[in-house]
Amino acid sequence: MDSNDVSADLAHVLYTKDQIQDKIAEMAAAIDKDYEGRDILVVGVLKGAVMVMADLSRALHSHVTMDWMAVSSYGSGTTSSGVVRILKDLDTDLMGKHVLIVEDIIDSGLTLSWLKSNLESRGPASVEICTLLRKPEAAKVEIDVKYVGFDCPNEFVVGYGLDFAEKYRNLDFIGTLAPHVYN
Ligand SMILES: O=P(O)(O)OC[C@H]1O[C@H](OP(=O)(O)OP(=O)(O)O)[C@H](O)[C@@H]1O
Ligand code: HPA
Repeated sequence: MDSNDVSADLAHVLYTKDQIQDKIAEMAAAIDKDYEGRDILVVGVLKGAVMVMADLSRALHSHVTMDWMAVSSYGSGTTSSGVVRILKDLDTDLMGKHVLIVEDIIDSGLTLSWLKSNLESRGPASVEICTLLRKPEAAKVEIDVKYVGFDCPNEFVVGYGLDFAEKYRNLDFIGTLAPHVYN
């Protein structure tokens, strides 16, 4: 490992590349079964959901269209501000569509709670949520989430789309950061 190797910044690996890929395949199979005969509009929430979107959408056999939203609820730190702003809206009219919101993580739940109501107000046939990670101990609001990959510990996690100060998104696994990175 060279001195610039990103893995030196990680304390623990929580989910390996293989565990993530197996879970994505499992979630895709459940989604295909539930949406049989219906087209799905998958909505990825930038930027964290890019990896999940790329892998999940390729694992689906259903007819899928894809769109993206960018919202912001975190400042530069590691706690949600609770104030959600739309940075990039959808290009798609949701009227009559089956919408599946795809996320990397539900932490406090504030972002998804706001986003789900926002999309529901646009006249879709249905809105469901698929998230790779959820932190049950961090929940500040209750949200109905149909597809959850892993319930994870209440620690700040990075990798597979998840960042700390925009870094670590490119890791193909998910882990926690070593203390020297914060200090
Ligand atoms: O449940 P919550 O506490 O609201 O946190 C979850 C949100 O935080 C992350 O996004 P972030 O705002 O960090 O932006 P990013 O996807 O660009 O990293 C994540 O992708 C969710 O959208
Ligand atoms: O644990 C986390 N890691 C990275 N981004 C996040 N956004 C909410 N929670 C997290």
